[in-house]
Parts: sequence; C-alpha cells; structure tokens
Amino acid sequence: MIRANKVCKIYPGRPAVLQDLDFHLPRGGMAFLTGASGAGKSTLLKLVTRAETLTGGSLFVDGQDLGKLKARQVPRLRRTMGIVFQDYRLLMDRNVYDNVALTLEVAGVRHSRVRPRVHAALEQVGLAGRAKDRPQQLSGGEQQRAAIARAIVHNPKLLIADEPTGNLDPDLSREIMDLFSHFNQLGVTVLIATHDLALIERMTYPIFVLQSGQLRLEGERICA
Ligand SMILES: Nc1ncnc2c1ncn2[C@@H]1O[C@H](COP(=O)(O)OP(=O)(O)OP(=O)(O)O)[C@@H](O)[C@H]1O
Repeated sequence: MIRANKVCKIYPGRPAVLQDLDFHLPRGGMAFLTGASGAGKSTLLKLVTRAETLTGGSLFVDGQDLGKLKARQVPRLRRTMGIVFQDYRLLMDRNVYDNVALTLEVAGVRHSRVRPRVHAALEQVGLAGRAKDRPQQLSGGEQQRAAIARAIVHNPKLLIADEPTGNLDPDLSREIMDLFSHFNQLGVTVLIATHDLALIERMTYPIFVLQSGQLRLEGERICA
C-alpha cells in the first residue's frame, strides 16, 4: 500500500529531514511510526498524503507514483485515504453529523446515501446518539472519535494518523488505538505516528523508528 525507496525530503535552507529512507507497509497492514521530536514523522506522513512533495527517491501509495502525481490528481489520491490529527480539526460551528457528512459531500456522494453512511460511521466509533451535538459538547476522546468517523466514512483503503492520542489520557488513548486496530481488522491499512511507546508496545504491530532521516524496525540496529 505504501512503498518508499530512497526517499529524501529537504525543506529549503534546512538540513535533510529524510535521507534515503526505505519503507514498506503492505496492503491491509498496520504499523506505528515513532522517533524523537523533529525526527520527521509528520513530514513522512505529509509525503504520503501529498501535503508535501518529495525532494528525491520514489514513493508509491496504492500503486500511484506520488513523484509523478499532478496537482489535479491529488484530490483523487486523498479520497483513497482518511487522515486523523492530534487536534481533531473538527469544524466547531457544525454538529457532529455535518462534520462527518462533509467528507462524503466533498467526494460527491449522492445526497440520499449520505445519511445512512454517516450514521453507520458514528455507530462504529461509539457516537451513535451524538450526531446533533457540536464538537465543543464532546470530551476530547469523543472529539477524536468524531474525527475518526469523518476519516473512515468514505471507506478509505488507508488510514493515516499523526499523534492521534497526543491530547488524551492513557485510558482514552488505549480506546482510540483499539479503534484503529478495529478498522485495520476490517481491512483498512493503518499508519500511525506517535510518541507514546508505552501505549504501542502493548500492541503487536510493527514499530518503525525514525532516526537520522532513516527508518528502522524497533529492535533492529541501523548498519553503519
Ligand atoms: N514546512 C517546513 N519548513 C521548514 N522546515 C520544516 C517544515 N516542516 C517541518 N520542518 C522541520 O523538519 C523537521 C522535522 O519536522 P517534523 O514535524 O516532520 O518532525 P516530527 O518527528 O513530526 O516532530 P514532532 O514529534 O515534534 O511532531 C523539523 O526540524 C522541523 O523544524
């Protein structure tokens, strides 16, 4: 689903963030991405979602060569993925239903099909009955659930999350990670960047550590 070969990313005037980075996440897989602050975790996720462009190397997502993707093809790429952020990024002036429905409206889903899909998504994240609430009426964990419903309502192949539990306490963090695991078991490929080693080491998914611009599987050493 994601294949990176010798990926480089340099922001203008800065040292390289990612350098000859290789990575493979197979279709249907789930993995964690960790590493020190500033190591480049968000940058790698932004390359995958095409929020940033490669400086060098190649990156394939769902068979598409992102180095060759034209700007007008980016919306179609994004429709194959759901993206979850640390700060939820819900629209505070719309209720939970409308926040989730927006994904389908942007994707051009027929009006009559929006309602059942939004309600099914809210049910999957445990927010059935909260559709009419505004985000500010939800707890942090519930807001993240709403954001996850928004990310999965269009049945994406790939779910990307950048520090999704960064604002949550340990119990809520576990619940949110279990929710990602649930969607992975339904067949969605999942990649999650997180600092929270204690949280992810209890799970069985591979942990990739970003260090000096390269990725290694936790427990492996980078060869000199
Ligand atoms: N748009 C940008 N322009 C210039 N430099 C950037 C930009 N975005 C990120 N950087 C730099 O790239 C490096 C990696 O940043 P990135 O946000 O990817 O790291 P991270 O591992 O996600 O960090 P954190 O865990 O603190 O969120 C940092 O040194 C950062 O300052």
